[in-house]
This record gives sequence, C-alpha cells and structure tokens, in this order.
Amino acid sequence: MEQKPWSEAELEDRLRSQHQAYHHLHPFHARMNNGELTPTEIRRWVANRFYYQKNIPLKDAAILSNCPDLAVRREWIGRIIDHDGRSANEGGIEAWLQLGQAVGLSQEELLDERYVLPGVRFAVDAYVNFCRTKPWIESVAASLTELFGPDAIKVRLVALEKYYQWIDQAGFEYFRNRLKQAPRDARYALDLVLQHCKTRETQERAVAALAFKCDLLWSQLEAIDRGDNRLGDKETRR
Ligand SMILES: O=C(O)c1cc(C(=O)O)c2c(n1)C(=O)C(=O)c1cc(C(=O)O)[nH]c1-2
Repeated sequence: MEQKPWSEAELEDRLRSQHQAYHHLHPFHARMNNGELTPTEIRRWVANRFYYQKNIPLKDAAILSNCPDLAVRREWIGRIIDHDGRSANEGGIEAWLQLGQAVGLSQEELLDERYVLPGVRFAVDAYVNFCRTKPWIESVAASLTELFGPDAIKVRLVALEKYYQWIDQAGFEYFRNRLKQAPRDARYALDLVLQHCKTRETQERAVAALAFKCDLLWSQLEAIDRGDNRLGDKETRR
C-alpha cells in the first residue's frame, strides 16, 4: 500500500534536516575558519572548487533541458547567467578567477585543471551526471544545499578577512555576491520541490537527492583535505 504523503511542513523539515550532513561541518572547513590553513591548502581549495564552479552552469543547463515547464525554465536560466555573465568580466566564474588571482593562482592554472584532484573530479562529474539523468525536480532538490550555504559563507568570509591577510580582499567578492543570490535561489527551489513533490515516493526522492548532494560536497572536501602529492614540487613550492 502506498504510504501517506508528508505535509509540506514535514517535507520542508526533512529537507532542512540534511543540514547535519552539510560540508560546513567538515574538518577542512573548521581549519579554514580557525585560520589554520596554509597558503598551499588555500590554493588547493580554490583551484579544486573552481572545478565545481565551472560545472554549475552545465548542471543548470541539464536541468533546463529536462524541464518541460516554461515558467520554471524562464526563472532557472538566470542561474546560468549569474555564473557565466552576459559578457567577459562578468559573472561568478569570472569572480572565482579573481579569487584565484588574489591567492596567487593564474587564470591559466585554474582553467587548465592542472591541480584538480581525481576525487573532486569524480564528485563534481557525478553531480552533472545526476542532473542530466534524473527527473528535473530531483535535480532542483539537489540544489537545496544552497539553503545551508549562506550561513557557512558568512562564517568563512569573516575568517578569510581576519586570518588570511596575505589574500587580496578584492578576491572575496564572489562570496559577497553569493550571499545575495543563494537565499533567493534556494527559496525558489524549495517552493518548487514543495509544490511538485506530492506523493511519498517523490518526496522521498527529493530528500535522497539532497542527501546525495551533501555526500558529494563532503567527498569533494575529503579529497581537498587529503591533497595529492602527485602535485609534487609544484604544490610544495608554493
Ligand atoms: O561555498 C560554498 O560552500 C558553496 C556551496 C554550494 C552548495 O551548497 O552547493 C554552492 C556554492 N558555494 C556556490 O557558490 C554555488 O554557486 C552553488 C550552486 C549550487 C547548486 O547546487 O546549484 N550550489 C552552490
């Protein structure tokens, strides 16, 4: 027999309770926020997170390609523009490149993926693949880590400004922008999930999609935390 659907409030609670698995609790973020990361570790994080950033528009395009709802597509496309910009020198990817410069990484070093760790590549590619192959509303649910992002970014910004004064502060613009964009995006995505997931099965899938995303972000940071001495000289020289 089919199980009774959860109320909207209960579904929202279950989604929000995934916060306990979010990457703000990872030891690497704890060390970052306590001012304990070395310049090499900060650069490793920036170079590897860039791989996540540059794939976000691809996963959003995958969601668009799977979504038959015109009104949703009209809204969702804004996410791609936020990341890609409408012209050169605009958008989140460009802002992340500026962060790279602020920590001493050239555009070329970020763009050619020379520091991207295998674990990060697998985790990010799994997210894009998820969004290509799953029903669009599950991919929307996976984006709901953005409910948790702004609080983590606020703590990170304070720590970066306080403990990492060797970084050019202009590089932190990316995070300031996300503090405006993420709450708006998360609210819209949450409302979509609450409206579209009305059976217990689709509700459980939405929660599972968000759990998958939390695992992916966690795995990404595990790989970054561990590093990879195949980077050898190049990394330790920094
Ligand atoms: O810095 C962070 O901790 C963090 C986390 C997340 C997230 O929770 O997925 C995103 C971002 N940043 C981010 O900058 C971003 O553009 C973004 C897009 C998405 C998404 O899944 O659509 N998550 C995130």
